[in-house]
Amino acid sequence: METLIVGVAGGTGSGKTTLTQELLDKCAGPPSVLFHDNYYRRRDELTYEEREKVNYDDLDAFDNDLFVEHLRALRSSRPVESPVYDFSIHNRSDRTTLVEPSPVIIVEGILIFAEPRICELLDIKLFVDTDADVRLLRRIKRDVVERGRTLQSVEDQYLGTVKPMHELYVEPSKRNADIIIPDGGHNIVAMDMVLNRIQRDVG
Ligand SMILES: Nc1ncnc2c1ncn2[C@@H]1O[C@H](COP(=O)(O)OP(=O)(O)O)[C@@H](O)[C@H]1O
Ligand SMILES: O=c1ccn([C@@H]2O[C@H](COP(=O)(O)O)[C@@H](O)[C@H]2O)c(=O)[nH]1
Repeated sequence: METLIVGVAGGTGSGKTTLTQELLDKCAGPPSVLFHDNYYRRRDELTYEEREKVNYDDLDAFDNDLFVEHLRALRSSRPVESPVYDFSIHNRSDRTTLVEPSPVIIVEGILIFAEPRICELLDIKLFVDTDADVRLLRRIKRDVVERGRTLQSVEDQYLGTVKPMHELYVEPSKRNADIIIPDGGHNIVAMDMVLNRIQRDVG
């Protein structure tokens, strides 16, 4: 089976998941999706308080060996049992989810263009570009409402690790992108271009 692997990167709160969902809704298929977030390392040996202090915006925070193994398996038309991450406890859950192979594979995550082993497997690289102030406002709302965080913990994490790692890894990785998309999944012109390209290659 011919496969096309589409990478969707961008800072936290930039609109990656929204763009990925748009692609899922609009591509025939449907595509397979691998979320890099689900491959955060398991940290059973740490307490919640210790896990709160981990730098989750560093490349080492992920089990990239497993991620690359799963991406290669999907590319070779083999299904994978993807881990499922639980952000409310800062740890991997005991659940897995079956991801079936498909001609179009979407890969999403903040650091996928910063990890050469992942980057080289991607056929189309999309970077969702959104101003830092907008992303921060979205992050505060999401982390408090959906991820069970306090305002203080969001502020500490953002200033302590999220912002510096964004500047060190995420922003420079934009140079590896094929297309930089302002307004993410709401950018109709960019979406049409990407969908046409997918249609041409695997349609
Ligand atoms: N282009 C956009 N315009 C306005 N709001 C958006 C846009 N893209 C995403 N959002 C909203 O911003 C929040 C974060 O988007 P999300 O796609 O989850 O970001 P990410 O996956 O990059 O963290 C969500 O509430 C989403 O509805
Ligand atoms: O245990 C964890 C693991 C990750 N995070 C944060 O999540 C974001 C990435 O998710 P987005 O959906 O792209 O925002 C990353 O910036 C980590 O800081 C976490 O808080 N806890």
